[in-house]
Amino acid sequence: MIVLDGVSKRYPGQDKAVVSDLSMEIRRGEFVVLVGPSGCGKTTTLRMINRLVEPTAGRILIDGRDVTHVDGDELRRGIGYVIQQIGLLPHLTIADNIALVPKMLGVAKSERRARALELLELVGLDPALHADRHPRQLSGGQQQRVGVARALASDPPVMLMDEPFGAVDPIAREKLQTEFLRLQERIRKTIVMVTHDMDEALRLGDRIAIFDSGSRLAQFDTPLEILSNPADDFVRDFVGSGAPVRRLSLLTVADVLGTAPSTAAGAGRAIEVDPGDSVHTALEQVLAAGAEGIEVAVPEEGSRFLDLGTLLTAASQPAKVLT
Ligand SMILES: Nc1ncnc2c1ncn2[C@@H]1O[C@H](COP(=O)(O)OP(=O)(O)OP(=O)(O)O)[C@@H](O)[C@H]1O
Repeated sequence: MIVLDGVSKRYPGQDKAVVSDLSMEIRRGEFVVLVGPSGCGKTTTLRMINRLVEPTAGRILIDGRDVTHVDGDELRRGIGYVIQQIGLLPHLTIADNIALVPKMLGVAKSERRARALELLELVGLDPALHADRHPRQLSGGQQQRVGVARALASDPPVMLMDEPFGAVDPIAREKLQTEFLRLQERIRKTIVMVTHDMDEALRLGDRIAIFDSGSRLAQFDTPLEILSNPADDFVRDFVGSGAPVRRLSLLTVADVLGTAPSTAAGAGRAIEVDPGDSVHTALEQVLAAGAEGIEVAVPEEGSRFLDLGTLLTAASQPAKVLT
């Protein structure tokens, strides 16, 4: 859906390119997260996709169309863009803020209004309460949701997001992330997002692009693969400690069942879990109940029992991870 083909950016007056010969392909409906140390060129890369920053070399294709030299304003009307500072216009109502791009595109007033109300509903804000308020009357988290609604207003196939949840407190942030994941399940946009937060990247991304300085693409892979098989020492250091524990949230019980030998049920209690539950969730339940292990119903095989030790051993074997 999005192809960056040997893209570079050198800002005027700088002797080194900020982004240098970067190539990557992002599939339709995929949620890709860009992470990396400060100044490595994540935002520059994101902004080259909608040409808020003009590449100095290379090509960018969206849905097969070379957009490197098309009219930038027209291109941006077809790409949703969400930024940390939100940028809602203070003198417009929430509904009018959301309807800004449809208005530019010449959509009739009643239709714009209906679309704005529908989008408010979609991002979890009651239209009856919020449509006719002004931005200052909303909390930071609510404004962020309006930012997402506005980016969705013209139903663009591609959304670019730069630290979209960066300005809200950690609790509101987690809630927004969960809501956004649910929303993405329904709307299946192609999304590219920049974040500083590795946990956010692991939670949201179908794939994560880890940039080193100068936009060297150190690894571009699924969260599970990055945690299980980091490409080099830079990735290992960047992901930091805790990778084995973080993997437990990404591995499902079904993933480990294939490699774990069944153990005999002992005298202690087993907690029944679903094959689709994460290992983390399963462990939490076992520990909370002081149980001995898990019991999983496997179609055509009956029930399998894994004791705690077997479950942990199976979950810590990166080579055998099935994705
Ligand atoms: N308009 C500009 N003119 C000159 N240099 C710029 C401009 N915008 C960004 N840079 C420089 O390019 C480099 C990469 O910036 P960019 O914002 O893409 O990095 P980033 O990875 O998003 O960083 P951060 O995580 O700190 O936001 C930085 O050294 C920055 O100072």
